[in-house]
Amino acid sequence: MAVESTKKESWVLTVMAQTPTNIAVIKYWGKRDESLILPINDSISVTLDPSHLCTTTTVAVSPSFTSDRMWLNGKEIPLSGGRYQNCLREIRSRASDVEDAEKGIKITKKDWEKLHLHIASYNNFPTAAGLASSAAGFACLVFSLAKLMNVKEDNGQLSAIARQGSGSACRSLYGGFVKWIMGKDDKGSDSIAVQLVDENHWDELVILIAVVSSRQKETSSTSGMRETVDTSPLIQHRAAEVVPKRILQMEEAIKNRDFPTFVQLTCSDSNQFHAVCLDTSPPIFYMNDTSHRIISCVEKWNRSEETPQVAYTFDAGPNAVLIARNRKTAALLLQRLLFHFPPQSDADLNSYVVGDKSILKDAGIQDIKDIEALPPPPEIKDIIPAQKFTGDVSYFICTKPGKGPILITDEDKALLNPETGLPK
Ligand SMILES: Nc1ncnc2c1ncn2[C@@H]1O[C@H](COP(=O)(O)OP(=O)(O)OP(=O)(O)O)[C@@H](O)[C@H]1O
Ligand SMILES: C[C@@](O)(CCOP(=O)(O)OP(=O)(O)O)CC(=O)O
Repeated sequence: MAVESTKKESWVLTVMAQTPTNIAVIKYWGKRDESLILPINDSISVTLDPSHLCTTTTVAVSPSFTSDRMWLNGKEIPLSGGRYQNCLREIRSRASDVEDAEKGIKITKKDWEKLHLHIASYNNFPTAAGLASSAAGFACLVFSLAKLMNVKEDNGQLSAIARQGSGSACRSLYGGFVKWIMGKDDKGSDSIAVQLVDENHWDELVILIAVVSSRQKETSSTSGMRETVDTSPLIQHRAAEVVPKRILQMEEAIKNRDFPTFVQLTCSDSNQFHAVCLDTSPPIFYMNDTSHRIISCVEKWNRSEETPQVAYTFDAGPNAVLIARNRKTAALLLQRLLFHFPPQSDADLNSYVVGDKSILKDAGIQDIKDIEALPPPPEIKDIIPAQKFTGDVSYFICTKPGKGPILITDEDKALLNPETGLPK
């Protein structure tokens, strides 16, 4: 081993990072290259606050490691899959010299080809449940390895590597609102994410996620979009005609904090994404009755007001992501949602609304009894009896637009033991 160290062969070098998840407001659905993960249209997302939803990853290198290994949420998983291999290869090829004088470690660019890695990652929210764990996960993998290996590329170039782990992951390299430019190059060099505005630009927005089901879904995004591209005539029209115009309008709406236009575009694009899923043969159903009821609730409210109050969007699953114009509307939204979707009688309010729980106080809810006492929303007062669907929502997450990846220096939080490089 060409690695120089005073404590020869015994050292472990680690880096830890935290990366947010993101939700698309103009959806990515369909690839033009399956292995490089190149999309058929641009997409735009909002990054979610990592204090509520994030991935934390510790990566380690040591001459004592005999193979690349990874642990996800405490369980060892194989790294043999093409997507992990593509990310590892791309990152390794960009590694630079690393020197840690304090620990007496010197790794040259060439050493990285032979050195093995240990990776431990933890999602603080359900994995593979339609909450974009793959987005936060691959972004964090690439970001933390890039820091460990002293990769000089900027986050835009790193996004092109994260993209090869999972398309939507490229957008998690930035905070705020982010555009994934589809690019033209066959090799994907220009298929990268760019930040449109940072998380402070539109910081009034409040995001409520209704977790409708945390079970693993039937059709993965990867196979679902492949089937759509192969069989749906509508997807061609969407990619060529609809999305390019919406991208321009959405960029303007975000720049100008134009909430009514933002709502109209976000809801229409979510609905069109689910329409192309229905247009797939055989059809793919990601939303369920609860998702449809949430859409109706929001549509009725928006239509009863002078201007729209809330946008909804659904990814490849039944969970609703609801974006309210400010805290006041978010509190009114939560009242409506809790009225229609109260928890089971034995539920604990503390685990029914998670994330930024202070929204409960704004909504005037201190305990479960306050939910029972909620009056029907005024816009449905003529519908008797008002419909309630107890237990159909598992829980709610209250969050907001958030920042991009960060390094974590607190060694106590590391997921790998700094002496052995094995999970703590
Ligand atoms: N922290 C992580 N680090 C690395 N890979 C991860 C991490 N979390 C999830 N993944 C990968 O992503 C896969 C889950 O992706 P999948 O697309 O099925 O679900 P999801 O991303 O949670 O949902 P969706 O993409 O529909 O929003 C996992 O099986 C794993 O391979
Ligand atoms: C509906 C979506 O969430 C689809 C995300 O698909 P993935 O990024 O999970 O798919 P792969 O690139 O095959 O890994 C819309 C979006 O995030 O833009």
